[in-house]
Amino acid sequence: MNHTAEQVANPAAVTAAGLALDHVSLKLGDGDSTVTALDDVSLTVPPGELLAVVGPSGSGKSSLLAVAGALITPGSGQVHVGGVDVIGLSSSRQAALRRERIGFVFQSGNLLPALTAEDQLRFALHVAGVRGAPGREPRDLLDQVGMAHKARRRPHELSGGERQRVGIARALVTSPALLLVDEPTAALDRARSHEVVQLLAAETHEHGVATVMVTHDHDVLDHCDRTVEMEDGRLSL
Ligand SMILES: Nc1ncnc2c1ncn2[C@@H]1O[C@H](COP(=O)(O)OP(=O)(O)OP(=O)(O)O)[C@@H](O)[C@H]1O
Repeated sequence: MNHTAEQVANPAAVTAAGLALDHVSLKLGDGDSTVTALDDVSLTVPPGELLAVVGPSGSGKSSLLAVAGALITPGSGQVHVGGVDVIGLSSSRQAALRRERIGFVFQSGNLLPALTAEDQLRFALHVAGVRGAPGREPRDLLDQVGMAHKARRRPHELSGGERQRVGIARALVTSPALLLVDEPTAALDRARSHEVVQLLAAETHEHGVATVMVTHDHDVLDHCDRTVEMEDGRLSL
């Protein structure tokens, strides 16, 4: 997906939806051990784009996800999610934004051990306070990710790839504007890795989600619309 020169130069032009980071810097640690985790990062991810973020260990990829997910407030710069100015929000409003507008997918699926696949999704809807629209129907969504037949299974009864599918469905059930995905294929074999990233691409495109996926897995980049690289806290577009 291409952007006009104006959109690249001025992320505010496309903040109506998706993700926009504008000149974001973040320092971590204190005293002598301060590290510049993000160094003047500007990035726009429009709805319907799957963006891959690659780069060496310690380059700032997790920091980028944490700032985009309203988990850490940067020292300077602007962050917009779904058109909302994240930095201007109180911490309780940031928490509501995370529950309602942002989906998180982690390496291991991070499912709750006691809940069935279907209840993972129902619980996420409950926590977000979404009743009916704009949330998605859990059964339909499990069907779309190929897990309807295992809707009543608990995580320990599922394979790694199946858990990852349920984790993706759970992240999407609230119809988020932004999906943040951290190393989704780290625990999967090659075939399952392709399936999971293909699924992420399909959901991103069909439901107009802005998706940012951090990965070390260069095999799956072909499924992504765009790849950016981080190095020493800086982003090369
Ligand atoms: N809580 C912290 N306090 C101080 N420095 C930190 C903290 N968390 C991360 N850092 C440093 O910030 C920089 C960016 O770290 P970050 O975790 O964002 O990198 P990463 O690209 O996600 O790495 P990896 O691929 O290993 O997960 C690194 O130099 C790291 O050591």
